[in-house]
Amino acid sequence: MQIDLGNVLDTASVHGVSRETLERLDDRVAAAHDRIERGRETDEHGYASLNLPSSTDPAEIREAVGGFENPSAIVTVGIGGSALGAATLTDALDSDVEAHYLDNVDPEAVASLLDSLDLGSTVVNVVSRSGTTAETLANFLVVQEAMDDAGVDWADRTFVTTGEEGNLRDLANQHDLPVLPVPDGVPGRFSVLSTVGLAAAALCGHDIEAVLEGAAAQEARLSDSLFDSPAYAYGAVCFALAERGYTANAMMPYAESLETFSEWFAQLWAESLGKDGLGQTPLRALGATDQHSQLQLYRAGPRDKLVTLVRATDREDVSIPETDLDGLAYLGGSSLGELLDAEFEATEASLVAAGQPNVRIELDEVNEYGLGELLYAMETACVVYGELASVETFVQPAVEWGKRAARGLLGGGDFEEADAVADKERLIID
Ligand SMILES: O=P(O)(O)OC[C@H]1O[C@](O)(CO)[C@@H](O)[C@@H]1O
Repeated sequence: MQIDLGNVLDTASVHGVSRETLERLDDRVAAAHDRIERGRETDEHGYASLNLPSSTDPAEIREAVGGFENPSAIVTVGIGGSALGAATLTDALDSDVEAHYLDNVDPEAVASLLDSLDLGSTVVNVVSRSGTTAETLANFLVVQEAMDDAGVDWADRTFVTTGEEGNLRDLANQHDLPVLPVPDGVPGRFSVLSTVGLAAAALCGHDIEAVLEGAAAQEARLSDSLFDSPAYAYGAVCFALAERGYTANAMMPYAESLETFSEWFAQLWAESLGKDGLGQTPLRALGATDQHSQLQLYRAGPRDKLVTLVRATDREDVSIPETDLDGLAYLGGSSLGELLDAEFEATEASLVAAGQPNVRIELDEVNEYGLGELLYAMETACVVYGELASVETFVQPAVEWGKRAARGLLGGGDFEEADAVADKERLIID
């Protein structure tokens, strides 16, 4: 995997993040690296996430899922970091096993999925670190009833991934369900390289050991200088740009297989860095498609965003047949991959020409190893950004108000937040 910052330096006259800026930041990165390494050694909350390439035991995961023979599908019931990491992997890789995610409580989507499945050959993985997340538990109860109605022994087809406490742990104990432990000190958005993110991939037959090897390769690049650590360099550039008003980061992979990765990145970046009035808003885009929808804004809109362009250099290709159609001769005989690469490079250049900073991240291939590299690098970039910004990277207190309000509105307790919602004046324009 490579991270190329050339297009940031080429536009430094506009935004001010030059090589000298990064050289001045490097001492702070060295201090951050020292804090990170000390936090990893003590398995301090959050920093332990960066130990997962060695602390995760693939054999434990394979043992937990090994009892489910020849599933047609796996349904992961979880939300946020309890679903997005696993989905990033299974959506990026081919498998004969369908991987589905119930990570929302949209009744039409849930009903449609359950109607489409052969529940007798489906495995269910209920994932929740806290074991108390309303959406996850509600969806589980719906899945459980659907299996009952289909005459399927739900307990025979379900395993649980959860912490030591909570409703889910109680359920697993009560019904003697296989349980995968969630690693201590690892927030959901940093848990893809653990039982949380790897179980579905293992059930789909993917090489989870290779995911961890790719992550370990990026772990080995961590050093006390951003000029030696691609992930630290990316995090430092994002931080320096955000300090200068570039408070958005458009994650734009030129690969459909990485579309879910952008969703995973959005939670990682938003929930880790959006604190104390600071942060950098993750935008999700897909190349080349969003050249025809968002690029106008990225190129000619406010000077407030970095565009992060990601591609794989090795991938399958599809040739474009020769044609005698007027004006299309330039396409005939080339390939979709060549066209995608041309679009990628043209987008980069068009952003530079407009003075808009962009970073190029290149994977060798979107496979298990490459995904491990990319995921670990982004996690590390996020951690170093949080250190430079002096925010509490590994907590997310701002999400609790809404949870209490929702629970109160459902009668789950007397919460003043629920009253605030009920008392809210509406302005309805009919
Ligand atoms: O794994 P849990 O405890 O169900 O939490 C799911 C998600 O909800 C959050 O706690 C935010 O509400 C995320 O940080 C987490 O990934």
